[in-house]
Amino acid sequence: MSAVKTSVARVESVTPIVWKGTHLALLDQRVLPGELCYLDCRSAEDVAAAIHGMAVRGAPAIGIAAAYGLVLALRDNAAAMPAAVATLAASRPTAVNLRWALERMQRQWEQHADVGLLEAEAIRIHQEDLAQNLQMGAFGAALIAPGAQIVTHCNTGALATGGHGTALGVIRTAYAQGRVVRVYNTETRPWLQGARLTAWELQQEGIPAKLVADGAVAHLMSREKIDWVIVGADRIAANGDTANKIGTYALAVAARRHGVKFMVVAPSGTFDLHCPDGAHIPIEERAAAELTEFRGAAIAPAGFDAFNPVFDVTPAALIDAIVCERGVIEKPTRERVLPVLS
Ligand SMILES: CSC[C@H]1O[C@H](OP(=O)(O)O)[C@H](O)[C@@H]1O
Repeated sequence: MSAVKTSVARVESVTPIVWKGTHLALLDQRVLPGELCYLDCRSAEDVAAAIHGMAVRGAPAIGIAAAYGLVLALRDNAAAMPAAVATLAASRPTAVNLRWALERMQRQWEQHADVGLLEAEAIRIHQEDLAQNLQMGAFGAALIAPGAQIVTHCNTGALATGGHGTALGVIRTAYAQGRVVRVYNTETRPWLQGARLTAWELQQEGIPAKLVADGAVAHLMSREKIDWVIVGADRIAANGDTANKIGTYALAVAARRHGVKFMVVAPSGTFDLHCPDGAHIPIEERAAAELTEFRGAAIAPAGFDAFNPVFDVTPAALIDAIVCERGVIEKPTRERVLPVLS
């Protein structure tokens, strides 16, 4: 894997995932917004390292990158599918889009065993994601009455997907329709996807926004009229329980306390109907150093331990609507999820 750095450009001209035919160029999101650096991935191992290392992140983006990772593997070795799937599947455990994309690519290979058709399937997954996000943007924006103030968490925009975004895609569409007055986006410790990535996307689009500390949102809700909390998802169980970036559950509790509506936005590839409820969703825990240090500089005393789960589960009972490209599921339950997603 090699790195290619250029000057920082407007987000519209920046695509986080670029299939070059000979290799995959991934925008290194660890150094945004200060640097624009693409990592050239030439194997499934390179792509898996970029996913695990958070160079590429966001549930849909992870699935798209993994699909191209399989093309890189099979192009070099027609017998590489099992090992390449295992390497990519192990890169991060929570976002089910990764498994969904790998399984779709495996089905393609079982049917045709043709690298050209496998490449075309990866490109379709990428293009379909953008189309799904635009559809979800329309569905979600229609739920937002004009004059809305919105809280959003983590990064769910063009940087986390095939374009436009999921939750941030709804915000983009709603703003374009004149429905959004202001966005409050959380910092999203410890990787600061909100402070670094969502703030950059919102600024590039000229959407009025203010950054808030993760711990400040309940206070904000007690002082300001917030209409919606709108978030993405990494895995949605059959009953609507939703795994998303750590801190989402606390936002849902605060939202319910303050009469703020709670929307989850995710494509159908984020639903795991084999998973009956949130208790069965694997929650990724990452290194203590991601909390006790910042960019290599110590924050906590040397040797201090940390508990660093990077996702949590919001019970369906705290969710007012789940928006996917097939429609809106109001007050999600198993009985309401299955007819839409099966
Ligand atoms: C549309 S992105 C979905 C989801 O992915 C993010 O997690 P990470 O940045 O760790 O990959 C976050 O949970 C987003 O809501």
